[in-house]
Amino acid sequence: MQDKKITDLLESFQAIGRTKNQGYTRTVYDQAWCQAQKQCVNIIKELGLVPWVDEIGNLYATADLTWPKEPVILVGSHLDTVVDGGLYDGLYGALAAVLSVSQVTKSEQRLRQPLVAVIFSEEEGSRFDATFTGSQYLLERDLKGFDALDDVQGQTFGQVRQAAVAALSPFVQTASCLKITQYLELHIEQGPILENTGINIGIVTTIVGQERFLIQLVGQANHAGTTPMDCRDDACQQAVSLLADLYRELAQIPDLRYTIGKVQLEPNVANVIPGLVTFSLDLRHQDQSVLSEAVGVVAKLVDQYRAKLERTTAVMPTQMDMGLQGEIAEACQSVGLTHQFLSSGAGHDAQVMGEQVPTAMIFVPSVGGVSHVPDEKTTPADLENGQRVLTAVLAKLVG
Ligand SMILES: NC(=O)N[C@H](N)C(=O)O
Ligand SMILES: [Zn+2]
Ligand SMILES: [Zn+2]
Repeated sequence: MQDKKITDLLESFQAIGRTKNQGYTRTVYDQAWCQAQKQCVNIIKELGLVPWVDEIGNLYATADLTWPKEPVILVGSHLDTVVDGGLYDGLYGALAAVLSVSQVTKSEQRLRQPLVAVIFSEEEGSRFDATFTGSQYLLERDLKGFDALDDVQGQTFGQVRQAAVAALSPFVQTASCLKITQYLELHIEQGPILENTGINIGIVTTIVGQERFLIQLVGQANHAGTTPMDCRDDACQQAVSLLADLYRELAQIPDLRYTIGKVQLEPNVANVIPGLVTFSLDLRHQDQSVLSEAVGVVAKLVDQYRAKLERTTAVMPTQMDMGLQGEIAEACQSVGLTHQFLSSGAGHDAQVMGEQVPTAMIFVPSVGGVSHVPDEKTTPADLENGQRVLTAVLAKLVG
């Protein structure tokens, strides 16, 4: 399998977690996720590397049978998807990491330090209301209360996590702590910049800060036909008014990205007045002070409506390492590709890692600038370009 290409590796996932809309749903620890993880184990072994797993289900690939004790360079991305997402978000960078580690470790070159590829268990927050759980766990070795979280079916993170990791453990070894000197992540851009400029490779300078909330409004469930209109406490009606206020007020903050992507009514039945509405709010900005200002606006409005506000994600805007950005620029030149510097409006494990270790990201163009939808696409040439650059950077760093 030495001459396998990144496109071949991605192709082997085309039937896993496929949806009726021709997208992919692989939320953490679900059936498709477990199947995809086993396929990753097969690929790791076929490429001559050794697979390892940790307690949260992060999968690692190294060259040796012994787990590295000395400091390593880590490279990877995530395995999970949003609901009805595309083939490339996360999986591309994860598989490219394994392929590049195998190529560099199999080369004639004597490595100055070990390379480890990581396939993070979860990044998107699409099943449980927690994001970046894989990378947070790697850095802190702490499940931080994740195990108590429920999904919509009432299954807990802890139950499904333990089952998923147990299912994998006959095939892999158990990973313990790593000392990491640098982290690299290759990812599709998920936006239109590279396609519009016609540049091959993006080098990320900063990643936006991101805060996610759940907002809950409580009313009184009652009969849709017998309850007079002036005697109702309709949680949906309150929510509509709060949502309109949020959209209006948040629009006043320049360059803020705000998204209400999930709304749940209870009991969600046509002839019952909703007694409870819960919706998500995702806020992003490059500048932490502006993000904090937006959070202040939200908190004030939520208070006016006597709604409940729960923060589920908070990551600061993160600067990528300047030295590693330079290494990527040099690697692009060495393989004859053009590059440009750009910031990321999407969140990444790289921003969790970047808080503790020098970190950098490489982007490849997204066709039409679309992502988190079944139509997500990157051309085979661009997929291979990104992986070549990743291999070149790793070879230089360990050479
Ligand atoms: N790259 C991504 O799509 N990551 C995140 N989960 C996000 O930006 O929402
Ligand atoms: Zn994503
Ligand atoms: Zn991603």
